[in-house]
Amino acid sequence: MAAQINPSILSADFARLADEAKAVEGADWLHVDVMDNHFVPNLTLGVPVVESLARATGTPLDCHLMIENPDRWAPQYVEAGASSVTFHVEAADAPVRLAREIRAKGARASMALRPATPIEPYEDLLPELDMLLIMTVEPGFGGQAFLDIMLPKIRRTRELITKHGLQLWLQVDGGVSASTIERCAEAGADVFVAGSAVYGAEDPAEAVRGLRAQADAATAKASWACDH
Ligand SMILES: O=C(CO)[C@@H](O)[C@H](O)COP(=O)(O)O
Ligand SMILES: [Co+2]
Repeated sequence: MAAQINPSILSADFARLADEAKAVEGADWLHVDVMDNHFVPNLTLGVPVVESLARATGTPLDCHLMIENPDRWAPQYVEAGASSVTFHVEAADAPVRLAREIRAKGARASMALRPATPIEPYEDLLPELDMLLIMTVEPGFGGQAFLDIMLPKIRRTRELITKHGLQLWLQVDGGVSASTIERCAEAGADVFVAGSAVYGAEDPAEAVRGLRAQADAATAKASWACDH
């Protein structure tokens, strides 16, 4: 699979969301960070804005819920038009039930891990998911520095995906840029969220193409991708 680049609308101008979504047409997904000021110390947008964005763009929406009680709210984001919904395992009461509900409603189900949350306790849950998100910054804000210490977790997760023969996508989010994306791809990521690296660029669509080319080149050389 070619590397997928998901620009994060968090780094866009919130007064011009429809135009900002159009500025990255050609991206694989549009990443929408939902923050509730409880799970993380920041507040962004909710269901009505996702509904409007879904109408405004043909790019599928990848909703990253950084909220308490995702068991209650995540299904509403599917109804609002999200094609992929990510909940944080640290916040979910019943991650398996929630993943099944998201899938049953017709979206891809994805689970996120904060930097301090290990993957190993969740190995048995992986077949229930369409994507796993490894945070490469503490969630809450765009523009933070990439945490290199997450690379071993990306590698170990890729090994688990290979071991179980899963089709699961492995997403990284936080500090992904031209200077860090190759390390992420080499370690095993195949879906890349980029906020400031895309919306901070003079030409966001060109930034998406550049990141994708870098990730594809690094993946082609990576041992995890050559093995199968
Ligand atoms: O979920 C988050 C932050 O919590 C991200 O999606 C950020 O929006 C990524 O922004 P950059 O680190 O790429 O600037
Ligand atoms: Co995010």
